[in-house]
Amino acid sequence: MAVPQERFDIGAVEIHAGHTGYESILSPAALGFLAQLHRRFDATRRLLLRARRERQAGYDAGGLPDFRADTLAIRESDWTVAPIPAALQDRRVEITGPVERKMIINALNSGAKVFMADFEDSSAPTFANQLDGQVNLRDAVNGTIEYRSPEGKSYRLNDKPAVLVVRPRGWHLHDKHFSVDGEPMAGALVDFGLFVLHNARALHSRQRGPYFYLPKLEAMEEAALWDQVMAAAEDELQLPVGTMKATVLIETLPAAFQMHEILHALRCRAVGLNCGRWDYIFSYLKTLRGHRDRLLPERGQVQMTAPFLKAYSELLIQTCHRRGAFAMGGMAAQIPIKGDDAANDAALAKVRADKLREVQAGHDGTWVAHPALVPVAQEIFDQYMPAPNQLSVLRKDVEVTRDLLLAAPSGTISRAGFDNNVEVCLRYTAAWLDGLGCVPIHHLMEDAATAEIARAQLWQWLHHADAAADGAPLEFSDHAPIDFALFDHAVATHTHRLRDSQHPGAARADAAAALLTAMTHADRLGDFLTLPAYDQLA
Ligand SMILES: CC(=O)SCCNC(=O)CCNC(=O)[C@H](O)C(C)(C)COP(=O)(O)OP(=O)(O)OC[C@H]1O[C@@H](n2cnc3c(N)ncnc32)[C@H](O)[C@@H]1OP(=O)(O)O
Ligand SMILES: O=CC(=O)O
Ligand SMILES: [Mg+2]
Repeated sequence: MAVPQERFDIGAVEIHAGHTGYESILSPAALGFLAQLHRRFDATRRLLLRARRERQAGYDAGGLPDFRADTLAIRESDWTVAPIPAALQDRRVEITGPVERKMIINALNSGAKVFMADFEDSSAPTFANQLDGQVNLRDAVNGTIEYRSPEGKSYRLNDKPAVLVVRPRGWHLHDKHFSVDGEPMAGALVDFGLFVLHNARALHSRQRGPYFYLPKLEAMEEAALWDQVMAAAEDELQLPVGTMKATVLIETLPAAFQMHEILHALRCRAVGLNCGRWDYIFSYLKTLRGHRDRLLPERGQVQMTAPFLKAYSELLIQTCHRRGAFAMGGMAAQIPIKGDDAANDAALAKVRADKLREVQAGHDGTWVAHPALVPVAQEIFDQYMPAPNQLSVLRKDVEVTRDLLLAAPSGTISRAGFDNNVEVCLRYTAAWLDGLGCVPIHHLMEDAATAEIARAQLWQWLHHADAAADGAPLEFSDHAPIDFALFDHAVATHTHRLRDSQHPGAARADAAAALLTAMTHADRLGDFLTLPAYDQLA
């Protein structure tokens, strides 16, 4: 790419890792570009993170999220997002996955309309994972990506690859391997900056991007920061304003109250919102961590049909379609089960039911976690969505109130549900510490978002066990008490089992146990598991 190097402050980024083999990705132009992004935007990012902490302090003191008074005009006035490019007009099935070389090829070849290449929930951000991911994506964009497995199987792109959409890390994560002026860079700016510097022009020349999914936003100001970052990158790379397009995950409780505002902040480049259900449930737990009257039942009982989740997804559809943007569905956690036809049929039936609910509600497309699920989701969307999208389904019937968005569903906590949360959190954290960001556990896809639900629930149940809202102690469905002794015992049991197993992360079982124990015993529910875990990531 002929980026004029004199425009960049070359050498301004310090790299704290051996980077042999990545010289072409970490070129002087790329490092200069990263330094510029950091100097222009990182102070604002830090202010926005401080604003998150201040809002959370209000929720911890008894306050609740609400629709904003100062943005009423944005919600009530008529406006739409900019026209959506042809490459994104039909997004009925999107496959997601980590930026690992073989999986990128498999995902692009999967038959899905879109591949969301993930530097976030399904990535453990080791230096090698992030940088290999950049190499792999550059080769994929160039069409030269190939892979040969240890068994000798060859992989290359077919002639109809999915459209690439990249998800950089969220605003909350720093990257300890890159610093500018002595400050660590934002992971989001590293992922975004390297990707656009190496691929934006090639994608633009083919009218295929660059396109992004933006994770874990909590407020319209955070969306506005992304808009400024993208506008600055377009300027530097001499691309027309609005070339870079964004689909925003609505996956935090505060963001559910600002859907119009988030689309408005990005209106020259927003193409849709997505129901990131797993982080949304985690965010519900975290935002309301001080509210004893809003405890959630065990993970398996918190379904998208629960009134608070149904309301959130329907509000998202109504909001998007009013603004001419796509309302994307989310991820069912079931994955194919090998060697057990009955269990596999049951898992696929759950995926089908989830996709049917989404398409009938008015979603324009959905996510799948595995190539074998592409035809499953596609069959449902083809049957119920003959047009490329459902923008004309306005859902004027939907009336969502603050109370509905905040209403905790009823349900129970079983000993098995408690124990499963300990096991999932422990095994996921261990795998993450070993560099794997997404793993199958008991035939479900587990990533940073799903594991966070398990962690947050354990904290919530244990810290509110002495008295829930009604003053009665929280107990299991068989009336046994929920207490820390039980938790400590479950951690010890699962750590022992993991250590002796072949599961991913077995060698990191003790480190994962120490982290889970410390975070669960702490007086305050920590913001993200991946923040303290990152200190231990090689
Ligand atoms: C909450 C959220 O943020 S959701 C978004 C983030 N999460 C994800 O993207 C989940 C992505 N999915 C995955 O990582 C995997 O499917 C897992 C870890 C859940 C299961 O992985 P595995 O147990 O290896 O699956 P399995 O053995 O059935 O894989 C079969 C083949 O499909 C491939 N495959 C599986 N999932 C994917 C995927 N998402 N994308 C591309 N290829 C995939 C495997 O590489 C393997 O390929 P091969 O036959 O050529 O060797
Ligand atoms: O990112 C998706 C989610 O469900 O979380
Ligand atoms: Mg998420």
